[in-house]
Amino acid sequence: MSKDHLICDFTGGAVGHRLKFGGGRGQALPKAAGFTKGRTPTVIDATAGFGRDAFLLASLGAEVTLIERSADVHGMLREGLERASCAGGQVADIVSRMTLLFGDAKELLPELSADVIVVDPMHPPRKTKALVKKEMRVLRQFVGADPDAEDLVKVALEVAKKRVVLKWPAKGDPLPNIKKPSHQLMGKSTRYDVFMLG
Ligand SMILES: C[S@@+](CC[C@H](N)C(=O)[O-])C[C@H]1O[C@@H](n2cnc3c(N)ncnc32)[C@H](O)[C@@H]1O
Repeated sequence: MSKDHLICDFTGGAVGHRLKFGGGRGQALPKAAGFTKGRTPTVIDATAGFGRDAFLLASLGAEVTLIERSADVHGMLREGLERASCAGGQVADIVSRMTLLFGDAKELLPELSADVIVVDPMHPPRKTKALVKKEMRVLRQFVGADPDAEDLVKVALEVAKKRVVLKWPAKGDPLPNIKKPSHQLMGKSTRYDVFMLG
């Protein structure tokens, strides 16, 4: 598969649709991250990928630092952010709150600070035959699996000021050697394990 398949588009399609009709702070991720009517936390997205989750949180007013360790994915994301910035209007305003870093979050996180750290590693292969969304299948071709997800969550738990949110398959086994989450938000195929700190 060529790099042409890796496309990051913040200006239309599914991202634009979610921006218009997505449900704002009532969506599972902002809820899990502690967004309320009067509270907008600072966020680090330690596993940036296509930047969709980070874009959603930035669209709600948060300053979001994104970390991506795959050079291919980081390049795609950088170009997507540049295009969005040039597009002007609301999308440019949103991406102005997004700062992209290149590197392994396990190493970069201890130098950073945020209220909330979101961790969304590549999910383990499904036990059912249900197909994973096309974009995640594309991403898997480039980055493979994330076997160090457990270590990343451990670092995130050391660094976050208020909470860590782990995005994981709804029926996925918990990561080994990680304490039980404070609570969970369940979606159809995804769940959010929330670890409250402090
Ligand atoms: C499932 S995708 C994230 C999708 C993202 N939440 C979105 O909304 O598009 C996981 C991404 O995290 C990256 N990643 C995994 N572990 C990482 C780490 N320790 N440091 C930096 N990036 C990491 C992978 O390279 C991959 O691009």
